[in-house]
Amino acid sequence: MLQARDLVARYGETTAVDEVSLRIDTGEYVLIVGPNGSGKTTLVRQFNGLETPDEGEMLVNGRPVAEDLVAARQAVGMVFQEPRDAFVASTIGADVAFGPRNLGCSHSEVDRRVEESLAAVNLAGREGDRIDELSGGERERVAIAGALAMEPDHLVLDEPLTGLDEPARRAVLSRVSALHDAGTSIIVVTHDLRGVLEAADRVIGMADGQIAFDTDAEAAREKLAALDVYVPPDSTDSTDSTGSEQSPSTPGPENA
Ligand SMILES: Nc1ncnc2c1ncn2[C@@H]1O[C@H](COP(=O)(O)OP(=O)(O)OP(=O)(O)O)[C@@H](O)[C@H]1O
Repeated sequence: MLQARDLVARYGETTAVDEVSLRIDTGEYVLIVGPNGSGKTTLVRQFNGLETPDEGEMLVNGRPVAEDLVAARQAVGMVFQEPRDAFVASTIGADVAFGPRNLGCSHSEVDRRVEESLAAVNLAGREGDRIDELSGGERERVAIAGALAMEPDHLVLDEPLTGLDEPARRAVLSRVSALHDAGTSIIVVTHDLRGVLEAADRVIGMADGQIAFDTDAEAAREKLAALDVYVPPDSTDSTDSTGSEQSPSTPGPENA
């Protein structure tokens, strides 16, 4: 369980998170939306102590993050967009293996996790590739695989899909849904609702550092469809088994 109690986070004069209280139960799939600068990233960085609150408290699985940062980091996996500095090894395999090895997993368990995580991001068999020779989208996928390999209780994805091509995006979302089915909480921060709004149980909207709404996803889907900013996927329109491009379920900003 993730619980924020009256969290306040400031950068100088800017209050990025303004007295937010929130509880996400283990196993929920939560989408966090809101305009640029509304405090989404600052809020989720509190979830595993990447940033400490100026006021209030963050608890992970009932325990204050400040009391046991290591436990919080193990319980809450986090992936950000453009994780340039997030790598600890020079090759894909060594980087993804680092986390589970640090957790004390056996060799065979590390190998299993690396293999499964790389397959989940369409990088199967690429263990030996050098990270500094990868494209931005490939690096993003390595970062996601690293978080998946930790098999955290709660997985936070902050705009991690933006730079991915459609097959990779769908592979990641499919693995994320499988983790959700297996009991992992999923928290996705995104402006791109495709494939995420359909999967989510709950949608939290942020504005000016505060929670503007917190609703079940079905109600959000209905509301957004009524506003013509969301088109529910049509089975006749869905992707075929060859993985060809699927038409977006949300119009781009130019159409919104
Ligand atoms: N490192 C920082 N230093 C100073 N101000 C910051 C910093 N990070 C965020 N802010 C400010 O805090 C506020 C909230 O930013 P935050 O990145 O959390 O919002 P966001 O909703 O995630 O935005 P986006 O959708 O653009 O990622 C903004 O006013 C932003 O300018």
